[in-house]
Amino acid sequence: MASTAITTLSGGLVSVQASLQSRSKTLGLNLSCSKSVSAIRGLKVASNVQIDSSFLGKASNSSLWASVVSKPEEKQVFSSQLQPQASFKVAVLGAAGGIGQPLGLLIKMSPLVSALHLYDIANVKGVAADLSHCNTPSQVLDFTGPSELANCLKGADVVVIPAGVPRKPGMTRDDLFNINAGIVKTLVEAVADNCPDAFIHIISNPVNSTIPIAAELLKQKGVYNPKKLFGVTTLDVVRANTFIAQKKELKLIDVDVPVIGGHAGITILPLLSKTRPMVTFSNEEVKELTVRIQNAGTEVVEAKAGAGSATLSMAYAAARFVESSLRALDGDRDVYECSFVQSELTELPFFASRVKLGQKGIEAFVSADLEGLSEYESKALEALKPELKASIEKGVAFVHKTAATAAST
Ligand SMILES: NC(=O)C1=CN([C@@H]2O[C@H](COP(=O)(O)OP(=O)(O)OC[C@H]3O[C@@H](n4cnc5c(N)ncnc54)[C@H](O)[C@@H]3O)[C@@H](O)[C@H]2O)C=CC1
Ligand SMILES: O=C([O-])CC(=O)C(=O)O
Repeated sequence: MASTAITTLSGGLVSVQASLQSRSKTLGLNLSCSKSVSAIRGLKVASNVQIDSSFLGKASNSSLWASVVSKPEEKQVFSSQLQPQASFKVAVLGAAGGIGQPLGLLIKMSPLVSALHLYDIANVKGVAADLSHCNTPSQVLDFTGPSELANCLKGADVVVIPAGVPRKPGMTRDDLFNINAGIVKTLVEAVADNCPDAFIHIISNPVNSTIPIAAELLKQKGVYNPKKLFGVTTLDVVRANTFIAQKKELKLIDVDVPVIGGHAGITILPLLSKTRPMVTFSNEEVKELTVRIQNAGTEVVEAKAGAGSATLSMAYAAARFVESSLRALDGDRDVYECSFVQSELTELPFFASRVKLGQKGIEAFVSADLEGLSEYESKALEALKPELKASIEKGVAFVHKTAATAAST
């Protein structure tokens, strides 16, 4: 199995963590609110033109700035000089949805993207027309309906899948299984047929089941590469970083908390004992913060009162994961993200942990995060396993049952 070739970073705990700390700039969001550049793990964005590299990119930044301050003839110079810093093709499936639209915008701002392909079963033409007017380097194309899906996917380096229905108040993520399993099946089969070598980022819930579904389907098609299939759990890390920084009055840009397990309720396990910078929590704080991070999705679902679930923060988190993947594909050797992936870190076949990304996908698992857990975390880890195992098995069973039904008809 390909995963056996993936290194596990445990013996090098000290060096790995030291490296994670010292490389926070390459890991993270460079957010420039004034004239200085500061690092936050995640996307790189900028609000002025003083920086040499940003999520917007130098060219994009300059062109945005130019459109405000320069003379018309200077604007043309900026436009004609717009070139992506790399030429990756990213496809978003479910691009007209609540997540898909802001995610498309954030990806359109990436200097690493030359082509942005937007696919949906409805309303994607207008989204693409709208986005295509942004004077950033990538070319935007729209694709609607099953007959255009193959062309959307051909040549894609990264495929992001936020297609599917979101929760309403009172629902669990697992309540979405019946609809979203079928949607993910159709889309992953098309990925297998048209761009089997792409990084696949699955956002559609329940992630704890949709990743095993995708893995089984890719196996059936003979193209499964466990190093390139990712359940997007970045939003859990984003939330953990935000809530902990607020609670402990830390500089947001410094905070990084690994979140392991899965992506639903108690399967979301933030490792507060591994918070960087080192910070101490009372038992009450650990419990309060852990429960808030685990229920953050529900917090948004209830606040939206029937109008859906997290979309903007999810788009932000997904764009961070896309940007990290593109940097890894582009040869950056210092890219670490948490993701729900095939794993041997525990007895479960899939597990979210921090992984090192490289040009061929997952290069290593940061197993050091699972060493020296607090008593609270160790108990929570054991407690989440039965639920996560059941969700994984449900996904696998769905694919086998569907295949058996197809074979008998
Ligand atoms: N992994 C995570 O952390 C998170 C996951 N989610 C999940 O993301 C999914 C999408 O959420 P939203 O964007 O808010 O939903 P939405 O309903 O606003 O958008 C979904 C989009 O998918 C499209 N779609 C449906 N079937 C399709 C198909 N077969 N092919 C292509 N497109 C299709 C719809 O037309 C729609 O535009 C949900 O399942 C939600 O639970 C949401 C937030 C966080
Ligand atoms: O809660 C939901 O249904 C959407 C989601 O996964 C999240 O916001 O973490």
